[in-house]
Amino acid sequence: MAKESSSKTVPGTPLLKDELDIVIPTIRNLDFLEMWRPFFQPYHLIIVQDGDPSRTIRVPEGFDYELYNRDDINRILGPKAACISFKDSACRCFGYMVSKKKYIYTIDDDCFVAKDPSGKEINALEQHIKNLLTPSTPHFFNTLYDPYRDGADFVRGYPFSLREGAPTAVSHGLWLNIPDYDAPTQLVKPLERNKRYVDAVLTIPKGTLFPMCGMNLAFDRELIGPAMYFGLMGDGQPIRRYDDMWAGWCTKMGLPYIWHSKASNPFVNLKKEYNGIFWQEEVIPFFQSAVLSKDCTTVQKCYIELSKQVSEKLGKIDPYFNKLADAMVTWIEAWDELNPPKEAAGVPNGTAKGK
Ligand SMILES: O=c1ccn([C@@H]2O[C@H](COP(=O)(O)OP(=O)(O)O[C@H]3O[C@@H](CO)[C@H](O)[C@H]3O)[C@@H](O)[C@H]2O)c(=O)[nH]1
Ligand SMILES: [Mn+2]
Repeated sequence: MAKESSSKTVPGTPLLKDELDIVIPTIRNLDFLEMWRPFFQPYHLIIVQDGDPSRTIRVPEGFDYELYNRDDINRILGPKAACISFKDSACRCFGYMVSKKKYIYTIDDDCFVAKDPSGKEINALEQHIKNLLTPSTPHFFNTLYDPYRDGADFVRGYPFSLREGAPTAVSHGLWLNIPDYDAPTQLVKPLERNKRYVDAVLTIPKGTLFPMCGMNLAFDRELIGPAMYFGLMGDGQPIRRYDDMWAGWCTKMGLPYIWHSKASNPFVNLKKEYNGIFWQEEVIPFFQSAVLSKDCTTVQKCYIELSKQVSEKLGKIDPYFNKLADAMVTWIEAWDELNPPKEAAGVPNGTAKGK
C-alpha cells in the first residue's frame, strides 16, 4: 500500500506538486524542457548553471524556476563554495542544498521523454514519485519485483513481519538509447543502444552497492539529502564522472526510463574516468566494509564519520581523497547552514532512519 503524500492532494493536482523540486545542471539553453512540459510544468525547477556565469541560459516560457550560476553559488556559500564542483554536472548538488522541498528529481538536459513498447510516452517523474511514495523491500528479496504495484504482491514465503517494507530514499531511473556506459565500454561498443524496456521496479537489497547515475534520479531529500553530495569533480580535480556514483555509494549503503540522446565523447570520458576506473577497485571494498558507530544518529553525523574514514583509508591511494573528505565536511557545514535542523516531532532534519 503506497503511503499518502503529506500534502492534501486535490483530485487532478499532480502528485507532490508543492513538495518536489526538479534540479537541472546545465551549460546550454533548456529547449529540452519543451518535450517535458506536460509533465514538468506544474513543478518548480532549480537550474544550476555551470561554466561561464556571464552566459545567459534560455528557459522556455511558462516554467516556474530559480537559476543559480557560479557567481550565485560563490555569493551564497562564500569559501564553502569550494565543495561545489565547477565545470562538471556534479554542480547539480547545489540545487539539492538550496531546495526547501521534501523531494528532489534531477535530470540531464540531453534526456528526453521515452516511449514504452506500446508507444505511450513515459512520465518518468510520475513513476519516480510513485516509487518514492511506495515502500522498498531491502531486507528480503521479492521475486515478483515491486509487491506494491497493481497486479503484484509478496510471493509465498515472504515473511509477513517484513511486508510493511522500508521508506524509499532513492528512486533510480534508467535510459533508453544511449546507455550510461564508462569510456572503455563506450569505445568497444560505440554503436550499442539500449533498446530493452524492462517494466519492473526492483529494490536494491540492503548492503548491496550499485553504480548510481545522476541522469534520471529522484530522492527523499529529508531522509537522505545530506548524503547526496555529488563528489568533488571537474575543474582542478583528477577525476570526473564519478560524482553520482560517489553519492550512490555513500547513500546506499530501479524503474522509470528517459531517452538519453547524446553520447558524450568516449575519449574525453576516458580522460575524465581514468583514475576512477582503477581507484574504484579499492573504493568499492572500502564502502563494502565501512562501519559507522551507533552514535551516528543523523545523516549528517554518519556523513562526517564517513568522511573521516575516507581520509584515513582512501587518502593513501591519492591525496585527492583527503581533499574529497574535507569537501564532504564542508558540504555538511554548508547544508546545515542553509537547512538548519528543524525539530519536527523529534525527528531532526536528515535523521538516519533504520532501514
Ligand atoms: O561541465 C559540464 C558538463 C555538463 N553539464 C551538464 O550536466 C549534464 C550531463 O552532461 P552530458 O550529458 O554532456 O554528459 P554525460 O556524460 O551524458 O553525463 C552523464 O554521465 C555522468 C557524468 O557524471 C552522469 O551520470 C550524467 O550526467 C547536462 O545537463 C549538462 O548540461 C554541466 O553542468 N557541466
Ligand atoms: Mn548525457
